[in-house]
Amino acid sequence: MIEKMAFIGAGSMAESILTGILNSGFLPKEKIYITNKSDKERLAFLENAYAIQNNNDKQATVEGADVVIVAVKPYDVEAAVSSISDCLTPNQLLISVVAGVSTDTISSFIGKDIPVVRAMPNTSSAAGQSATAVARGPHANEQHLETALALFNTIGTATEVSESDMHAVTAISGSGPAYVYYLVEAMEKAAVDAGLDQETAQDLITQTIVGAGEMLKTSGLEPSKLRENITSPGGTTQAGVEALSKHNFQEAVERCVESARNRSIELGQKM
Ligand SMILES: NC(=O)C1=CN([C@@H]2O[C@H](COP(=O)(O)OP(=O)(O)OC[C@H]3O[C@@H](n4cnc5c(N)ncnc54)[C@H](OP(=O)(O)O)[C@@H]3O)[C@@H](O)[C@H]2O)C=CC1
Ligand SMILES: O=C(O)[C@@H]1CCC=N1
Repeated sequence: MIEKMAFIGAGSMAESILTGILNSGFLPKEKIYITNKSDKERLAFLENAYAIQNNNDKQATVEGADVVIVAVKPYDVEAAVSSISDCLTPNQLLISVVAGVSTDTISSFIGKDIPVVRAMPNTSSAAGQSATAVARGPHANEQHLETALALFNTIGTATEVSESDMHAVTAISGSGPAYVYYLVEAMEKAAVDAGLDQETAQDLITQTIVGAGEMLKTSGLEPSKLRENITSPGGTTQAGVEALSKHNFQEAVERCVESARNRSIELGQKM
């Protein structure tokens, strides 16, 4: 039972997670505390928008929290974790959503035996649709893992992975929504170039993505089969997919994931 949850970092990811948590009813607003480095306007905005508790004092934010979620950029994580380490106690669970940075590194910044779990959610948390991967780190037992899985399961799906897979996970599902949005931007531009008005294009494309996602989830069919079902020989889809193939679609996606994964590794090595 979580009586208090503290967020260290108040940016996009923290807001997405807390929105999902509040909407799901997993925790009420009175139990959620948040702080950041210096942006008081941002804290005031979050307090206004979600009626959660904000505090410029990081230690007060963390004290008594059952779960502390660290959601700062990789280059800020040492300073952020060091600034709260004094008041962390072994009955608290620290969950890091920081890209690239290992639980061993986080643990070394804490400097004492505090349970650490690493998670890689995505911003679809805000809509209760994150695909989150979770890995157990130092001093975290089965119960800590269960707590993290329960938390992220309320804002989407949550799956345990080995920590060595976290770079790949980050490249696929952490960054993944951005690739989809980039595809949508490209489709919107192509639709407008083809004569559709922006609003009609947006509506059609959004529902097309939602519908395809739903089919992937519920039809029990492989994506290749779902694609085949749309592709009439000599028809429009075949012409479109052949153009994608001619322009190295598969290679572009492979380079995309490889670059994101390599960047995750680099971020972790800069510590
Ligand atoms: N955005 C995403 O889609 C995802 C992000 N992540 C990971 O989540 C983390 C946060 O990303 P995101 O939310 O996008 O980043 P943002 O830049 O939006 O937010 C970062 C937050 O960290 C705060 N911060 C910086 N230094 C400290 C400190 N010393 N003490 C307390 N707070 C501090 C900032 O405060 P201030 O503004 O005052 O400087 C800010 O509120 C990153 O590590 C990222 O890899 C993981 C999955 C998906
Ligand atoms: O771009 C980033 O580094 C973070 C990690 C996953 C999504 N956003």
